[in-house]
Amino acid sequence: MPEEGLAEAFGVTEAARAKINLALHVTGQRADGYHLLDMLVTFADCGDRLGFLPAQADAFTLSGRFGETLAGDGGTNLVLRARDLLREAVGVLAFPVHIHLEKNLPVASGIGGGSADAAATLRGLMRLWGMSLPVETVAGLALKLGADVPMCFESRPLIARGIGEKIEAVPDLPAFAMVLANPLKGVSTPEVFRRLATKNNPALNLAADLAGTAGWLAAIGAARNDLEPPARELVPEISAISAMLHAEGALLTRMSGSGATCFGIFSNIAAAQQAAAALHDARPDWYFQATETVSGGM
Ligand SMILES: C[C@@](CO)(OP(=O)(O)O)[C@H](O)COP(=O)(O)OP(=O)(O)OC[C@H]1O[C@@H](n2ccc(N)nc2=O)[C@H](O)[C@@H]1O
Ligand SMILES: Nc1ncnc2c1ncn2[C@@H]1O[C@H](COP(=O)(O)OP(=O)(O)O)[C@@H](O)[C@H]1O
Repeated sequence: MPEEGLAEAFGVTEAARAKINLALHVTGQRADGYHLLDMLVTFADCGDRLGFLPAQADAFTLSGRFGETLAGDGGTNLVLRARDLLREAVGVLAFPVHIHLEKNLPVASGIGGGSADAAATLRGLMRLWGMSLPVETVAGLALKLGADVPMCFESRPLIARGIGEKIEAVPDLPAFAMVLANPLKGVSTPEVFRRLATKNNPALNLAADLAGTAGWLAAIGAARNDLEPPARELVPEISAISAMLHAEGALLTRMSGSGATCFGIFSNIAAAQQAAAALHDARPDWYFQATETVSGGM
């Protein structure tokens, strides 16, 4: 991801990559209400950026297209929650820090911006404060911040089960050229889960020997996002945006997470960029971003 100025000003920088749920099957529900999921997840070469700098007192600043959206959220930003949780775990080593968040991803959009920011804060502050914690300790802190935070901490292709905390790397997943598309209508994740008609859907069953982009595309195409029907009820623009991606030549389109962001997979990055430009011309008030996802081999 391009550094865009943060690198010079802040000694430690971290990328918070957009999370893409290539498939999301809801397979059950726990006694505490959280849903059991089977997810195939990858990460995009675009997202938010964070900078970390030692300071006299803690500070938090925002920039980027969607920075304003989060400006009035007091102490509730996931970046600050991650900072405070990590500080509690490490004690005196945790000197004051100025954190800057360049907010490029739309908020409440199913691509895990807040979760990726929280995960990047854990990574960045461990570097700034010069510490390494046991993997299980970091995983525990991440999960306290949200179900998606452990996988955003990994930021590489993976299958996640449980509520998102049981993670298995997928080293064979290829990179994809994509357009991310969002009508800039925030979606409430709990509301989408509440509207699910069926909680016990068939599990995600991927063949063990999937190979090449065509093989993976066919397997992803046969999978689902079970949250897409209830999200489409809440935000009818999801159907329109999905149709627009198809019309621009996407090989496969699907909604990510609880929406409303949809992704379209294209044959190459030039085709994705061309489609994003055409879509932007049609709806300059919406969000369209061409990107490549990371491959399992990275
Ligand atoms: C749906 C997913 C798929 O990746 O992504 P997003 O749409 O948020 O990007 C995630 O599971 C979202 O994870 P995250 O956004 O971290 O969720 P949390 O803050 O832990 O939970 C928010 C709320 O969503 C519901 N929730 C979340 C995760 C889960 N496995 N079951 C649930 O029922 C619960 O109502 C919970 O109170
Ligand atoms: N750094 C952050 N970025 C985005 N949203 C945040 C952040 N901190 C707190 N939030 C809150 O978390 C909620 C979910 O946001 P987000 O992570 O963008 O959703 P999603 O996982 O659906 O993409 C929003 O309602 C927002 O107000």
